[in-house]
Amino acid sequence: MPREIITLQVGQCGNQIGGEFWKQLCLEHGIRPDGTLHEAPPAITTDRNNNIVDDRKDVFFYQSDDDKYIPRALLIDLEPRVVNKLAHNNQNLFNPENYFIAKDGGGAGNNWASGFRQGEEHHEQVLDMIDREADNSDSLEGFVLTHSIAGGTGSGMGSYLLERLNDHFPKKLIQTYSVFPSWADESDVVVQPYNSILTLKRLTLNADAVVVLDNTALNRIATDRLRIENPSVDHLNSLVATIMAASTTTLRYPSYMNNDMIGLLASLIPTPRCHFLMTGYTPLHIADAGENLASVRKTTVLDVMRRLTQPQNIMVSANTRSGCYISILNIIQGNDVDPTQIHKALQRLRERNALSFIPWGPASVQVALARKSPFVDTRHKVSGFMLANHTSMAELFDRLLKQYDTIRSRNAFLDNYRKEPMFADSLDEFDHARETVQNLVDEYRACERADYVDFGCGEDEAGAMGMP
Ligand SMILES: Nc1nc2c(ncn2[C@@H]2O[C@H](COP(=O)(O)OP(=O)(O)OP(=O)(O)O)[C@@H](O)[C@H]2O)c(=O)[nH]1
Repeated sequence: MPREIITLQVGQCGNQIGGEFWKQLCLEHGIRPDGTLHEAPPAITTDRNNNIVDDRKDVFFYQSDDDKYIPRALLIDLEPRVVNKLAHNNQNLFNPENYFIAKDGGGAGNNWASGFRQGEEHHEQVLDMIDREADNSDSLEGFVLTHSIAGGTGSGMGSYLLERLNDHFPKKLIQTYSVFPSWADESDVVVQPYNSILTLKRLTLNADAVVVLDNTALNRIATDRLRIENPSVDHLNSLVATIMAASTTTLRYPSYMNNDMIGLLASLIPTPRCHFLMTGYTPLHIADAGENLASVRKTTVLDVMRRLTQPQNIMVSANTRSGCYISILNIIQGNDVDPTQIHKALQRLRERNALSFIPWGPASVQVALARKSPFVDTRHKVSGFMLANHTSMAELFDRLLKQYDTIRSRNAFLDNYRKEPMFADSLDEFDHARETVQNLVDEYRACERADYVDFGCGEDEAGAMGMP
C-alpha cells in the first residue's frame, strides 16, 4: 500500500521550488506536463531493456478518472503571480481546486506577522482543501511543506499551517524543505532575521524533519563547483529540484529499505529537536550550465561516497570540519551497482577515519541503493545523495541570531509588526522565538559532548519520530 505524501507549497519561493520539484518528478516518472504518461500501461513501465520498473508514482501522484497523474499538491499564496504562472505552464497537471490565492492578493509584504495573521484568517478554507486531499489517500504518511523562512507568506502563513497541521493531524509526519536566506546578499530584505527567527521556532517545535536549503551555499556551489558566473534563481532552483527529487528516490523507487518517510528519517534523527538536515549531491549537473560540468568523468561507488562528505559539496554554509555528525544517510543511485561495492566503500571510509561522529552513539552511516529513472538519461553511471545530521548546522542559527540581535537591539523596523494582532500589545513573541532558537543552538553544541545523553536529550523521549 502506498504511504502517500501531500505537498503544501506556500509563498513565492515555496511555489517556485515546488514547481521545479514536480517538473523533475514528472520527468523521472515519464509523466507529460498534462499528466498523461509517455508510455502505457500506466501502472507498470519498462526500461530500454524491457525490465519492469517498479516505480511508485502513487506516493506523490493520484490518478484522475481519465487516468491522468495529478500531484498531491496544494499551491498556496497570498498573491497570485507565481501560482498563476505554474497553472499556466502546467496546463491540467495540478488540480485547479488545489490553488489557494488570497482574494485581496496583496501578499504579506515580507512581514511574518502579516502572513501568520492571514494564515489564521484563511485557515478554514485551506484546511478544507487539505482534508479533501487527505481523504483522497488510502494511507497518508504525512506532509511536505516547501517555503522560504525569510519572506512573509512562506514564513508566516507557513508557520501558521505548521501549527495547525500538528493539531489537526497529530499522527502524521511533517517534513519541510526550508529555504534559508543568503546572508551575503545585501539586496535581500532587512527584516529577514525577524521573519527567520519567528519561523525557526515553528520549524523546531512543529516539524519532524527540516531539509535546509541554504541560498548562501547554493550560490557558492553554483559559482565554485558549476562555474556559473552570476547564478540566477533558476540555477539555484535547479539544484533544489535535484536535491528534493533525490531525497525522495527511495520512496518512489522502493527497494528493501527506506521505503517510507518514517524509515528514511527515524535513523537520521535520534533526538527530537535536532532534526535539521543538510544535503550533498554528486556529480552535479544543471541543464543549461554547459559542458563545464564534465569534471567528474569516472564515477565509482567509493568515489561518490567520498565526495559526498567533502565540505565543498555540502549544501549548507557551515563548517563540517568542526563539530560532528549525528548520522548520515547516503542514497546511491545506479542501475548496475553491486552491493558489495558499497560494503567495500564503507569499509575504506571507516579505515580512513576521516569523519567525526557524536561520542554518545554509534557512527550511524546508512546506505540505500536506488535505481535510476529509465526516463532520464544521465552521463554518470553512479550518482549519490547525502542527507546528514551534523552539529555544525547550529552555525546557521547562530548567524541568524546575531543578525536578529543587531536589528532588535535598535528596535529597528518593528512598526509593521506592531500593526499586527500578535504584536499589538507586546513583542514577547520575538523573545520566545529567540529563546527557542538559542536553546536549539545550545542543544546542538551539547550533542558534541559525551555526557549529552545523561542530561541533554533526557527531557523528551529519545525516539524523535512520533511513530504514526
Ligand atoms: N532558492 C530560492 N530562493 C528564493 C526563491 N524566491 C525567493 N527566494 C528567497 O526567499 C526569501 C523571500 O521569500 P519569498 O518566498 O519571496 O516571500 P513570500 O513567502 O512569498 O512572502 P511575501 O513576498 O512577503 O508575500 C528571500 O530570502 C529570497 O532570496 C526561489 O525561487 N528560490
